Amino acid sequence: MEAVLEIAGLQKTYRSRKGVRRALDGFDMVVEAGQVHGFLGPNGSGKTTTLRTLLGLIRPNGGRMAILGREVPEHLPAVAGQVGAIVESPQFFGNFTAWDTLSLLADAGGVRRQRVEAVLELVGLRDRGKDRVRTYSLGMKQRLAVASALLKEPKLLILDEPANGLDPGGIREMRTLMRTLSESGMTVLLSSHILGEIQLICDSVTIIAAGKRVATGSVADVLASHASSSVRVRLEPGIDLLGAAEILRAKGAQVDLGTDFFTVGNANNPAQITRILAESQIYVSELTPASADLESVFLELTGTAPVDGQNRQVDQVAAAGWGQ
Ligand SMILES: Nc1ncnc2c1ncn2[C@@H]1O[C@H](COP(=O)(O)OP(=O)(O)OP(=O)(O)O)[C@@H](O)[C@H]1O
Repeated sequence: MEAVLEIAGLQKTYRSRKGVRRALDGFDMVVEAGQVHGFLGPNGSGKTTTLRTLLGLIRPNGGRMAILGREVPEHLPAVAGQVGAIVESPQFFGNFTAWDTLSLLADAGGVRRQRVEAVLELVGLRDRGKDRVRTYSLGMKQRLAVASALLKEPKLLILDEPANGLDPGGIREMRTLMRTLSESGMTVLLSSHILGEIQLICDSVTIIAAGKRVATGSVADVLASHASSSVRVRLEPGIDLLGAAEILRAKGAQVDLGTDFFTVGNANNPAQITRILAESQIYVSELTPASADLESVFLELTGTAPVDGQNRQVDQVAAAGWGQ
């Protein structure tokens, strides 16, 4: 398959009065043609930095990037016409209508005016296209942003959090839109925190944590490769679940409490669970592999699963191994 986007060993360091912050630390990503590719990572992990670097908005400190086979930022002018992007919410003039806004952008970009009608229809704004943007809801502004990125019929569409502010119906429509675009041959790179959506929409994913890639592949492969590391534990009736969970957490396990069971997220060696609990005279009655969803895989890989009684700080990534 042809790669529409390739990033290898990307480095970005921000310098400020307070010191140096390494936002990207040798980050890699490949997006194949025709895919809807999810780009996932916790707050502050480097997603926006990656996208801004890719679009030539900030300068990397090292590594290489190519879009549609051309090295960027050197050849960005040659490929820019084939890339549509929304990175950070774009600002629109409140007194303009969506139609005015898109017509202006179409004229500036040498795009046919008929395309304005077509993109308004695509994003579901046809009937509100002649209203002023200041009367729009957050979700409607988001749809307008997507419309503006679609104007030039890009080969690669990059969307940073496109479902931000959309209602459930809007999220579902965005999902259908992504599918339609992908079926028309467009490649879509989608950053989102709505992991259920990513699991439904995307063919493949890249997960970033602390500026490094921690997983990549088809959604099915990423789920399958982590399916065995999460287990569901039931204890003998009457045993204090919370107390048992605390004992495991004290050994570094990621434990999520259910009603009459708990799930251990990073259980690479399930025998450890029975051994640690048995040492406290707590006996396991059932231990089964939990079917992984993208959210639990994400929490495990990025070390960001919530821990009761702790307020996780951004940049705080938990250690992957435990119980040693
Ligand atoms: N202009 C800047 N100056 C200094 N540090 C920055 C700057 N921009 C980003 N950073 C830092 O770089 C790291 C990565 O930030 P980035 O915005 O790329 O994360 P993100 O994955 O997009 O997060 P989010 O999900 O919250 O949008 C963070 O620690 C952030 O504070």
